[in-house]
Amino acid sequence: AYLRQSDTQPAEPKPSQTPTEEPGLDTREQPNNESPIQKSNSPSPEGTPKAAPGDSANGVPTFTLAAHESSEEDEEDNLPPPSFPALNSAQRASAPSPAVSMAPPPKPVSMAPPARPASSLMPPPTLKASNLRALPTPSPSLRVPATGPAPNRGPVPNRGLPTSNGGLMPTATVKTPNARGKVLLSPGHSPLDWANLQRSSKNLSGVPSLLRVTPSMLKEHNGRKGKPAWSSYEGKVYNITPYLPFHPGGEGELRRAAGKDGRKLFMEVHPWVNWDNMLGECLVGIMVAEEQARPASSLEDMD
Ligand code: HEM
Repeated sequence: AYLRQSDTQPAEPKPSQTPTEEPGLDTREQPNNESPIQKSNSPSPEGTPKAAPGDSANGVPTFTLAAHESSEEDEEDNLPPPSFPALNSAQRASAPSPAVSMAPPPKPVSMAPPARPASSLMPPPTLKASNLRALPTPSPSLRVPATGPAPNRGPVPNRGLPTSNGGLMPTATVKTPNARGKVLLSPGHSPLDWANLQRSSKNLSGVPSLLRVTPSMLKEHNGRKGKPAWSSYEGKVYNITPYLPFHPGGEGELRRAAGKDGRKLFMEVHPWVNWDNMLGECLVGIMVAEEQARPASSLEDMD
């Protein structure tokens, strides 16, 4: 067999994958036809047409690439034909033909597993018992005393005043409205309310027309002592006074930018917010140098 193997190797590589219709192959494969699965799983060594029909006993392994593959095939060839059901089973004995006998076997076999779940239900109770035993240990206060008077059902001494939820949850959560520092806006001051206000024709800028705003003017409008709060963002000056109660971060935070350039503070907190969209109707004017200050009318004349 090895001699022939070496002889046929050069001709093997790719042609061996396809020639299933070779006449020599069919005759040689007859012994294995009982199990098509085995055939498909084998490395298809039977590709070369050189095998002679008479070589069926030794011929199959001779066309494999390696010796270990041929030995595997030898094993497969030596295996008894797959018998399902078993050769001595009642199904095979009673079945008139192999085709019919193939169907019933799974059922008798599949009837066995249902018995297992019944027996496999036994372990869970033991697991449950262990779980139940473990629970009381982390919370000793829940343990019912084995002796002595009946336990008092009143408030637990170390928990302070009784709460509406029975003291099971901490009550300090009300301190922080949310994790990101947003505040609870008063009714009528939601983002949607602000959007509606911006769409209205109200003058939110507080000035009759756009201004040239000098740094000193900006500093003066800091929101204190009844003065409006202005803030500049990249050269544009907005009157943030009407937006103060609408600001999701709170009035106090927004006031930090009053009377100055608020861009840095703004970008530190929420760079994703478009301030021009939010405050477009609050536009007061543009920043100019001190010496460039002009009357309000002159700015509009330029446009
Ligand atoms: C005038 C310009 C500003 C506008 C239009 C504005 C607008 C907004 C908006 C729309 C939100 C909600 C953001 C969200 O839900 O994702 C917000 C949240 C917030 N803003 Fe402002 N804001 C301005 C200026 C500022 C300034 C100057 C500060 C701080 C100095 C500030 C601090 C905050 C904080 C702490 C929050 C809550 C936390 C957060 O949403 O990330 N905002 N602001």
